[in-house]
Amino acid sequence: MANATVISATNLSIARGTKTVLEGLTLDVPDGAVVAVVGPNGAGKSTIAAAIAGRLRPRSGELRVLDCDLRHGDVRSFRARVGYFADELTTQLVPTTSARDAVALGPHAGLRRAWFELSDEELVEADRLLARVGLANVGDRAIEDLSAGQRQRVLLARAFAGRPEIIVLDEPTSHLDLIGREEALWALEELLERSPRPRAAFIVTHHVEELPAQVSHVLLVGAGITRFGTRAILQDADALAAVFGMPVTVTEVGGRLVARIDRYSMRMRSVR
Ligand SMILES: Nc1ncnc2c1ncn2[C@@H]1O[C@H](COP(=O)(O)OP(=O)(O)OP(=O)(O)O)[C@@H](O)[C@H]1O
Repeated sequence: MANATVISATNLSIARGTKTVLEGLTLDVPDGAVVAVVGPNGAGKSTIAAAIAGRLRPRSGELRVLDCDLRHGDVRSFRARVGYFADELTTQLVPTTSARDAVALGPHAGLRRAWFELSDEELVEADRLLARVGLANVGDRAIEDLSAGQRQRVLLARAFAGRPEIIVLDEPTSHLDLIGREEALWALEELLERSPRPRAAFIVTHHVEELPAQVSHVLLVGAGITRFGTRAILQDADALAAVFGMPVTVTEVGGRLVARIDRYSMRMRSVR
């Protein structure tokens, strides 16, 4: 259904241990949206991503994703409907897991091959996804034998295994060199177009340069503020300054976003 709400948060508060990381988050993400989560270090971007992926239960407020109540409901079956990428998966997966199995275990939210029956179709799809992220020949290799950049691409492929309805990627290109980042970004843009397309995607990043072309919406997080809007919010100088604590300019160059901070503003902040 066009413009149906896929992710809905109302006055959401999320804590890590005893610390409240986010308060008062309200947003409605429409069907088909690709949302970039942008903000400074420690703002709570990963915390929001984990909550939307059903990995972290909110403390108060409401969080509904698809037809699931993620605050009160049973999230185990929900997790199979979400493709999740977070760096911590590289250490949680058993190191001897093959790249192919790591991808195929994605829809099971699995970390250990021995605990799951994987079908031939799942393994074939895993190989196809690995090829899509430029890793056609690493299916048999243990993830402990891969470079950090290769592992990151394996996890990107894993997030799309099983054609999940929701995609949540927490800094999917942070370990990649310039060429690796472009390859991964290219693969990500193609994966987002696969049919059926995900109902919504959430992509956390430190760098707007690492965002795919499909980004339609932006969630700005920082300095205790959350602002959700269409991509045009990146042109809102006041909104960016409030979140980053200094003037940030975002421009588009050849369809790609580029962020810049005025050096003078940085210097003034450091002498205050
Ligand atoms: N497991 C945890 N236990 C306690 N506090 C945590 C935990 N994980 C994160 N935090 C704290 O929660 C806050 C938000 O962290 P989070 O990782 O969500 O921010 P972020 O915006 O993703 O940061 P970064 O850009 O540095 O990755 C930080 O102050 C962090 O120290």
